[in-house]
Amino acid sequence: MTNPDITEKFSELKVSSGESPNSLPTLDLSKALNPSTKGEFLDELRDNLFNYGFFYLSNPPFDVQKFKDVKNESLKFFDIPLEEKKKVAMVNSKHFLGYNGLGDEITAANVDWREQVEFATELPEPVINNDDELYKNIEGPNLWPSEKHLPNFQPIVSDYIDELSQLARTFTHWVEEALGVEYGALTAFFKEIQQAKLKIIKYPDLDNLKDQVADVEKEFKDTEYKTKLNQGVGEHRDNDFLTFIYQASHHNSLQVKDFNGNWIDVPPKDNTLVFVVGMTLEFITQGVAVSTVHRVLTPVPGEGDRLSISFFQTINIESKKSSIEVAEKAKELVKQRDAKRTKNKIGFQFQVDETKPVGYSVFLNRIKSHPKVGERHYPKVLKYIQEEVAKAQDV
Ligand SMILES: O=C(O)CCC(=O)C(=O)O
Ligand SMILES: [Fe+2]
Repeated sequence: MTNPDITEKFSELKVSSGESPNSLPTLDLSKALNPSTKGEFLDELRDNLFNYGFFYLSNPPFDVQKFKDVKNESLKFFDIPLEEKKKVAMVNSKHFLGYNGLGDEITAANVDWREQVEFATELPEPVINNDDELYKNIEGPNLWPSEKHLPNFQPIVSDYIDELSQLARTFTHWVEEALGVEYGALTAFFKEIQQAKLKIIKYPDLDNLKDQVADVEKEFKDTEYKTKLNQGVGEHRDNDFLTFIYQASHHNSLQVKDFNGNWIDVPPKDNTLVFVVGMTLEFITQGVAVSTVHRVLTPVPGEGDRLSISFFQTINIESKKSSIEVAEKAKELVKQRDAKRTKNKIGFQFQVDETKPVGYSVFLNRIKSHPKVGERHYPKVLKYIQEEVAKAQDV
């Protein structure tokens, strides 16, 4: 059931002209916690979910010391000896968790020039009964770096994941209110303990990359993948439900594409998260919340390495593709908006298949991004993926 007043609210909403704003809007989360400003907050939220799907959130409802702590631990992680990082290498994890060095990840058929380590809500090893259930491996236990080198890392990173998971749930309720759907219509896609992932990413600047480029380029020389040095991460939409990016260094490297196909800079702001609508949220809301293409450029020489700490909220992987009921007026506006949008050609991504649990397409996309993990743990699935990607490139 949608709320009847919402038709009026959607009627007040302006469909963006598609022209790029000079900077992305900032929503002040403290306004959502104050009854006298909550209505205004919800109007801004509705507008920005619909017109951008990518904006800043200031004044998060937790101690901002948590940003400093997770940043310090992240910097320390990249400084531990390489052999320690290799002990938690993602190729050792069939759950796509752990460390990836330069050249281990591919986006839009190009190598991403970044180093990263991924953690998730701590979950037990899944029970897999047959090959159709292999996708359940996108959840599972973490590979933590040694306590000897990083005694505070696990508690601080786990605490940050918990804090942002709480924020994701609260924020999702605000999204429900902004769209005028029943309380719990969206959080119904979360399990009681719902997996979230944290990706700690270092983008070396072009100077620092120099010594490492030759080896990576050699590795990809005879493959279908390209190695453009300015690609920190190639253009993509986020697969999951929502993303909160904490840009933990001074670099102006993150960019988002507006509806006309122009890039808008998203420079870091202190104690402020960047919120991103994922493709899952876009699908569930029938396109009312829009998922937007973005990328990261390699920092220019002398700028130093960029640090980003990105939180991704996932949904129940066993649920089937389904969407919530939204106001008719909202659906009308989606059509108007999408007619104006430049169709973005980004690299092939697997879409949700109605006949399969939602985790299945996430699993395929994970292997596509991490072919080395695929080779080690899922060679048959990797072969299938490569055939599908080749077919998609032919059309
Ligand atoms: O590095 C960032 O700030 C964003 C990274 C990103 O878009 C992603 O990993 O999906
Ligand atoms: Fe992203």
